[in-house]
Amino acid sequence: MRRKFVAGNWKMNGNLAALTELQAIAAAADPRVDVAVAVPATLIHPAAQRAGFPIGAEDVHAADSGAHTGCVSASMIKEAGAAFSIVGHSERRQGQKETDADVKAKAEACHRHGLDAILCVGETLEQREAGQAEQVVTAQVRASLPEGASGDWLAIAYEPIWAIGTGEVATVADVEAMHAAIRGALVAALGAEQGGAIRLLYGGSVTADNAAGLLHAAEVDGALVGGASLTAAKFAPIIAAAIG
Ligand SMILES: O=C(CO)COP(=O)(O)O
Repeated sequence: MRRKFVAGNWKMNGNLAALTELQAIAAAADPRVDVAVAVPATLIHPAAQRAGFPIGAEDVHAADSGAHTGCVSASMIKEAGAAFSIVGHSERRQGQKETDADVKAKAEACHRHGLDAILCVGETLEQREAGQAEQVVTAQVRASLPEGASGDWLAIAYEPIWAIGTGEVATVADVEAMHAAIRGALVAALGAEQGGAIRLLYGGSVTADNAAGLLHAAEVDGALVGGASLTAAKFAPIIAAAIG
């Protein structure tokens, strides 16, 4: 039985003052749900000291160290107090031209340094309208799946790009169909036991209003929440929706 997992992604938002929200989120946490929040790199250390639940990064560099000005390695993220990192978010795949191979290497860097990883995949609106969504996303899963992939440290977040920050949420039926396809790809790659143990999160305009339906859909083990993770008032009801 996979435990529900509700993760926040603050993206390039937040500051020291906003960390009080993490304490309020901690107060809403429930032993039946795993809760985690990824924050900007500068906030990891103070957030990890205050949150009382796992804090993560939003990206890591694939290399352990070296001449990569402006980048941060998985070991640095770990030392700052992070427990996990997001890798392969579509905002980085698009904005920083990250490829599946880059994402795979970043997930492997996380694992090398004892960080869990949330690996993101998702299709564009054009790809969905062309009937290619499942093909595109399962190809991303296969090509970005790290060596040693296991439910002990890896989760996959399906985030349709057209649903991110738009208020346009995917239907439960579309999410179930995509998660079933991703599960199939994982089982084919890793076998039934390992492939069946990796948690699948949905992300894209998740709010308190739509969370219950999404979080209890078939093959949905949790959510990756952007805008609605920035305040406890919006995030706590999503955590509550994951229970029961
Ligand atoms: O990109 C997301 C989480 O990683 C989703 O963002 P929103 O919840 O703001 O749509």
